[in-house]
Amino acid sequence: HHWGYGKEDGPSAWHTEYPVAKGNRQSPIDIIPDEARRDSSLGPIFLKYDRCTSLNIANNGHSVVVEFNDSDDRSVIQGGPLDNPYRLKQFHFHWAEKGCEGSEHTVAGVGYASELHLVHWNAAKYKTFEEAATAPDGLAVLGIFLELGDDHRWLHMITDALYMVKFKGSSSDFKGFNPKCLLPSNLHYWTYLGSLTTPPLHESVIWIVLKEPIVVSEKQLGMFRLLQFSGEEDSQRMRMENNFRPPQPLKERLLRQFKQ
Ligand SMILES: C[C@@H](NC(=O)c1ccc(Cl)c(S(N)(=O)=O)c1)c1ccccc1O
Ligand SMILES: [Zn+2]
Repeated sequence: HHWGYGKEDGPSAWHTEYPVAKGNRQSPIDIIPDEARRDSSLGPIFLKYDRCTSLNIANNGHSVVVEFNDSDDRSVIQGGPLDNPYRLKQFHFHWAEKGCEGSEHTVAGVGYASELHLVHWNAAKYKTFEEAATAPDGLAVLGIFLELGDDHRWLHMITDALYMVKFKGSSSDFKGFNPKCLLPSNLHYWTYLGSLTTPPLHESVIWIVLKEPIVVSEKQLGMFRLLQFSGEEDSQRMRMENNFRPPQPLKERLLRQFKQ
């Protein structure tokens, strides 16, 4: 019996198999801008995705994920709250069903249509992603909100490939994609210490959530809902939607920000 996003196996049930779900640094959170503290020690973040190292696109039964070659520091995030470069491992999305709010973080109680997560790991300190994923400073995730409006000029490169990974367990080559094209113009951010938002919910993530959303169209976002949670042979079809965890208690954590 695996975890999911349904009534029986969804976020409110995860604590039974993953007790850390009720921990002190769980993600996502509701970001309250007025409570975010400026910190002079916080500088800008730098994203070096130039020589793109994308490998494949896959349906892992929970989301659609684009994986990267992380054998060296070609694609990294650095600066901001980070003490050293963190290597890009994968990115994936979270979304809802038509018309609802599908982001994981919310801003003053308001959600966005979707949220993109670029997952990086601290290869300077840990030997593997798996080891880093269980360390308190092991992962750094760049969160980018998606809001509805005009077509995003580059997102079609991903939505055009979704038909190849409709079912759980499918994957396909996806070379030469540079995620720099998915960034907003402004890299001002909020940052706090949190966790994976999916099981195993390890409390190993330094979250960096960009303030400026990117704009995608309802048509483009609708393409994600063609994906299935289920495998090709599974008797009942399960449309992949509402794969987001709701905000968790902030508890004793400090939320910091870089710039207005
Ligand atoms: C759904 C997928 N989760 C991740 O890959 C994932 C990994 C790291 C982070 Cl930091 C995040 S997140 N959402 O916090 O950015 C999500 C998953 C989880 C467990 C087993 C298989 C599997 O495919
Ligand atoms: Zn995620």
